Amino acid sequence: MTHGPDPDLPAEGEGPVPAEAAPAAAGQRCGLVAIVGKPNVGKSTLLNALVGQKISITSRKAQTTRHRITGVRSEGGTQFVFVDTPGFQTRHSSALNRSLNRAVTGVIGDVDVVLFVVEAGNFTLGDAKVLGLLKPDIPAILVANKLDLVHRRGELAPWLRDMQARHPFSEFMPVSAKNSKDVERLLQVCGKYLPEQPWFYGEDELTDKSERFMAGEMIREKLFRLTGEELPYTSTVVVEKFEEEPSPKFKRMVRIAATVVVERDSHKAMVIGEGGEKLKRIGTEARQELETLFDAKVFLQIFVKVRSGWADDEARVRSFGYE
Ligand SMILES: Nc1nc2c(ncn2[C@@H]2O[C@H](COP(=O)(O)OP(=O)(O)OP(=O)(O)O)[C@@H](O)[C@H]2O)c(=O)[nH]1
Repeated sequence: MTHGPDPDLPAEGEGPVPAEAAPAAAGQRCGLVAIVGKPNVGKSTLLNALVGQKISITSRKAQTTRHRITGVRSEGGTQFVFVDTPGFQTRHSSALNRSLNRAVTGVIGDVDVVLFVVEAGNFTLGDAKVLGLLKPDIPAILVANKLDLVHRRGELAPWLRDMQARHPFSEFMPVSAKNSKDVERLLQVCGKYLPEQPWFYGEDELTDKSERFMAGEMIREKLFRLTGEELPYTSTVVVEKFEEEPSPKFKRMVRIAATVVVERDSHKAMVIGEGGEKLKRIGTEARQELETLFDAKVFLQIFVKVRSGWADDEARVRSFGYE
């Protein structure tokens, strides 16, 4: 199977350096790895650990991963191109969820190996629905995550046998995404399934998402972290402006304007907080991290808008870039 970098993603001047940049040394391996699983099983945590740097967004709140995120890890002769997918939605079927499900199905059919993530010892209807999407001809590794939460390891044996009966998994890997030894072991195993072919990306590239995209993700992470469990996951962040400006004072200066779109006035109040205190904190924390990430002075403005029922509006979902 041969793959190139996704032709849809990079816009002019902000995408990955094309594959030609990497020397095609003999014995190089490279391939696509999809990380799938129901919401909250630890896909983003695992992706971050596998890539070795924070590029995906994790949150205690389920269903925050809406975008397909590709991380790249080059280790020894092998380059892993990771594809994270949105949590597979089963409970609601609004336009937003249909769009998310299409993204998951598309990703799974076109990779070299799938990491099917579940919580060790558990298997629910939500897991079964994601498992049902796996293609029989693509190797799948069962990643039994959150092993640290399993106190009686002996009880895992019958569970593993049960999982074996459910799908012809190529490997069984009980791990904790928070344990670096486990993560390295998983990486090794995963490498065996990648074909011998030249690397797709230059050695230092970690992500093929643009800085504009990263800005939106960062604001979204702060939004969910600082508002806690109260804010519905249908709230989203749209980056309206992302401009680099010349500055006599700073070597790089970036001006960003973003809008947090919520469904109700009460959600707007939650985001703004008393006397604007919550929104200010979201802005400050996001700005500080973006300055480090971009190595630039960042000016960040965040607005909050109420757009009732947007999750049910197919056209609007597309205009926010979730297709
Ligand atoms: N104890 C423990 N917690 C973990 C482990 N891996 C992830 N978590 C926690 O599980 C929660 C969900 O992790 P995420 O990585 O956001 O899960 P996800 O599958 O990407 O979730 P969605 O974005 O909703 O699809 C977070 O609170 C993580 O800290 C693990 O190995 N052990």
